[in-house]
Amino acid sequence: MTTLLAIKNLTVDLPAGERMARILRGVSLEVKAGEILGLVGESGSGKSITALSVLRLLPGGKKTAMEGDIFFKGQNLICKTPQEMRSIRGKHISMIFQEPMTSLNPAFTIGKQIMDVLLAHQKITKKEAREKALKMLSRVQITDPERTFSSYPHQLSGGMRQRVMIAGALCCEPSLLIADEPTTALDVTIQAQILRLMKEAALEMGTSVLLITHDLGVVAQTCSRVAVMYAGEIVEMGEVSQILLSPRHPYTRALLPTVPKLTAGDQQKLESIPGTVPDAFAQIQGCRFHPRCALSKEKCFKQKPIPVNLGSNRQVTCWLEAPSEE
Ligand SMILES: Nc1ncnc2c1ncn2[C@@H]1O[C@H](COP(=O)(O)OP(=O)(O)OP(=O)(O)O)[C@@H](O)[C@H]1O
Repeated sequence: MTTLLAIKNLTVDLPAGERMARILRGVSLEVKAGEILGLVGESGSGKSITALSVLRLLPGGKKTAMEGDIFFKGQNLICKTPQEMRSIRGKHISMIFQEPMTSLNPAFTIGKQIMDVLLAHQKITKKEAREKALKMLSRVQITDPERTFSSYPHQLSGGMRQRVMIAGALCCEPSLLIADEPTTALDVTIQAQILRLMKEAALEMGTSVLLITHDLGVVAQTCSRVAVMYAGEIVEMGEVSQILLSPRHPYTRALLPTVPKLTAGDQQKLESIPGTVPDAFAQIQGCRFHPRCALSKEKCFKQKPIPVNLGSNRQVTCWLEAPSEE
């Protein structure tokens, strides 16, 4: 499989009051053409900031500092001008968020909003844009596309709004869709439907997906590979089946009991990992997970671990997995 997106050694510092907070610490990951890669980790680990870096939509204005490379179809997005990025966003890379109401304009109909995306990026007539928008609405299994086309966002349920967002995000047939917690606000049954249709529509259109979630259950249902993020770093990466069946990083192992069993319904409480993700100012020597790790040894709080390649595209950043140096 060819590589569509390659983030290499990405470091991001955001202004926080008078200080700068280091949010990403050398993130490297790849999304291959036609795959769905899950990016998973607890709240505050840096998943959304990774996504916003790709779109070059980081908060913080001119003070924000970004280092590293983000290759998309071989071109480094870090070097693109704001104008070039505007033509990439929506057309080649699109994004959907947890709460569609933050992206949908309440003053315009769904149809107008999808048509506007199409007309901004494609050389087509209004009539063609209307036909395409209606086709996309039926592609995301909306049974009465005409009615939804003329509806305003507040007239739709949460699940319908998320379908509309997927239709809008995929209407220009982008190469990459970034979906940031797209189903977290929905109940469990609707969540499964939306994930399924997003996956089917994306794969059918040849769109790769970077799916951001804190939920390994969602990863299990949807993704082919997964990258596990902790405190601004990728700690483990590999095929979903490998990672879920035999996680190697103690953080991934700790996350696994948090996978909700779908049979238990939505009443099941998530277990939590003792401790919290360190804040971006925390000066932690060695591995950033060691204060919460039950297996840490002396080296873990002295030296930063380096990624270990375990073969079959699998990688883990943990001293416990490093070849013995003795
Ligand atoms: N605008 C901002 N200015 C300063 N710091 C920010 C800003 N946005 C996010 N952060 C910080 O960056 C870190 C990573 O946030 P991010 O939203 O990427 O985490 P996440 O893994 O996506 O979590 P969640 O699932 O809660 O969205 C957090 O410590 C957060 O406080």
